[in-house]
Amino acid sequence: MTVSFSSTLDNWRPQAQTDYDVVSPDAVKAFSALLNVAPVAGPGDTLPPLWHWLSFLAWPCQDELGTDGHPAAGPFLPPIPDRRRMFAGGRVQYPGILRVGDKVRRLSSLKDCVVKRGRSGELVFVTVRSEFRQGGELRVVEELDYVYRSGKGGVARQRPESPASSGTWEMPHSFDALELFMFSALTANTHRIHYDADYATAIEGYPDLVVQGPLQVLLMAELVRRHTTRPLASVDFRLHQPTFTGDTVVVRGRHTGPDVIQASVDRASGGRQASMKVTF
Ligand SMILES: CC(C)(COP(=O)(O)OP(=O)(O)OC[C@H]1O[C@@H](n2cnc3c(N)ncnc32)[C@H](O)[C@@H]1OP(=O)(O)O)[C@@H](O)C(=O)NCCC(=O)NCCSC(=O)C[C@](C)(O)C(=O)O
Repeated sequence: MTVSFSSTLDNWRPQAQTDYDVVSPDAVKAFSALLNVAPVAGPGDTLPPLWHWLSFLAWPCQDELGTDGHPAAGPFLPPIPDRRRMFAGGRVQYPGILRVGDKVRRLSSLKDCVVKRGRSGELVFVTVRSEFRQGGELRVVEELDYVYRSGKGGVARQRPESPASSGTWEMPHSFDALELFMFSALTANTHRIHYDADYATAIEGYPDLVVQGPLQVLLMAELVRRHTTRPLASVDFRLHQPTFTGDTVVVRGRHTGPDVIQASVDRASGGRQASMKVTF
């Protein structure tokens, strides 16, 4: 059945939302543990790029979760039937730095909602823009793209294998259910596609548990963090195709200009899963 989303979304105008949180040293410790490193920052230190995704966690009541484990309703969740959600990409700018231990104000609003036709059918791309301020100063501006489809059976086929270009820095990585569980716990992510294999395969039609998009993006950022201490100006990233438990990947990165690094997550057997451009 073909569903047309445009008419459903015509009158969808979610209100902007303001939230407050503190960049918690405990979250930094916990994500450092997932990365198998000693805590990379403590109170007063600069928070590594994108680690603010470990803050502003939402814990809706269990009764408020949909069958996919994700909140059934929320300010930026588009009202389409039998909604299936994925993280698709984003752009983050750093006019300043966030410090661990400090209070942060986040102002979020709907930037865009576009209906497109992809290889997997009709897709809705929702972009949420957020500004993060500490002590009244603008520190981070981000736009995150989420992609939604309706119902089962619309999963895009894996793109044909293509030899991935090599990187100056390479970090092999295998995803397993334990790591996905740790990351879901750290980000208060109750989305079943990351921990409930029966649901992920039988209901959403994936071959296995789906690796969280933010985790893949943070692994690219981690490779960059390990090779430069320069403050970032911007980070752009895109999730090209889903990665699943059991997939072995290589996280790659290299300078493509004096102030630019390109990074990627490539399946070891070939195929680009995610990519990132960092500028300084
Ligand atoms: C996004 C998918 C469905 C497109 O699927 P497709 O292959 O069918 O699309 P396409 O044919 O490649 O492109 C169609 C149109 O979409 C656009 N497009 C294509 N990709 C993007 C993108 N990233 N951002 C913005 N636009 C995009 C593309 O430019 C094109 O536009 P055009 O017609 O104007 O030329 C496909 O690429 C895909 O499956 N990517 C992987 C997604 C993924 O694995 N995400 C992580 C797991 S989900 C997750 O972590 C969730 C979490 C953490 O639990 C939680 O937030 O709830």
